[in-house]
Amino acid sequence: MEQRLDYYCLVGFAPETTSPEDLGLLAIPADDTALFLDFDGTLVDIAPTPDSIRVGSPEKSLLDELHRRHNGAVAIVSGRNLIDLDQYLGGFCGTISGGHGAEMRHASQLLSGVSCDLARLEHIKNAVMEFAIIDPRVLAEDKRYGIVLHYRQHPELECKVRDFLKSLIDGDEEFELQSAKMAIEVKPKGISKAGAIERIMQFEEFDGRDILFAGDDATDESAFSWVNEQGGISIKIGEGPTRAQYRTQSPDSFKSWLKAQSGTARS
Ligand SMILES: O=P(O)(O)OC[C@H]1O[C@H](O[C@H]2O[C@H](CO)[C@@H](O)[C@H](O)[C@H]2O)[C@H](O)[C@@H](O)[C@@H]1O
Repeated sequence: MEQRLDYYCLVGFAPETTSPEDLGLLAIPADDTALFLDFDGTLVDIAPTPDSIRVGSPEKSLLDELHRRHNGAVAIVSGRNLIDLDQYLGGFCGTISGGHGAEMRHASQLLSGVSCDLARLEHIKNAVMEFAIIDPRVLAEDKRYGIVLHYRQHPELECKVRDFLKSLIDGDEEFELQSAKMAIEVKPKGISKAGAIERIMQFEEFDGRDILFAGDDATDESAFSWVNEQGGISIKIGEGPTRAQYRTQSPDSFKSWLKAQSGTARS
């Protein structure tokens, strides 16, 4: 029980939240809805390592089609580095937020990122890298504004990883932990996907629109809460406790639902 509480504390939300309805019950969103889409586990299947995901032309075509149909009000909101997202989604000209809101690209322009103590971050990164060298069963993923320890290959290491990272940033005023699927990340405090979406909603193409956000992970829960508060639609991909209002089984079922927008009469 103690460990569960610890987990929920890290994740930042309690499990007794909502009982999401089946996504199939949700009417196709109107073209004037602003779409916010998470990347890993939402648009692409979860893979054994961060680098082994598969992003094909169907995903890129779908995004282009949505971007056209929603008049530019489509954004990717991900924990990944912006530069990596740009490479995977080469050619996507919509808005992208990377690093859980730490980085932003809009209208082909890089906007200012989060401000944090980069020297302190470097120190944290070095310690985390060293941990992964000493115990190669875990994988360190270096990010522009953070660092992740992945334990997907050895789930039994979750406690060891968490304990190490907790001790590393114990009492730190600038950095905090963020749990994800089989991974724990150190990131700057104060950034979140909720904050990223709120910022993007101020851009002209998004301003005043209804909001839809889809995600799959604990990293998406802040955004589900914020979107719910705004009267928007929140969609959880896959299993697990969530605050989202709707749920669908997998990235494939979610993409099929998105594709079904084609040719459907909308307001
Ligand atoms: O916000 P997202 O777009 O969902 O990104 C969250 C993290 O995704 C990646 O890690 C996750 O996906 C990997 C590939 O499927 C998987 O191996 C790993 O276990 C997952 O945690 C990415 O590596 C992280 O940087 C993102 O923060």
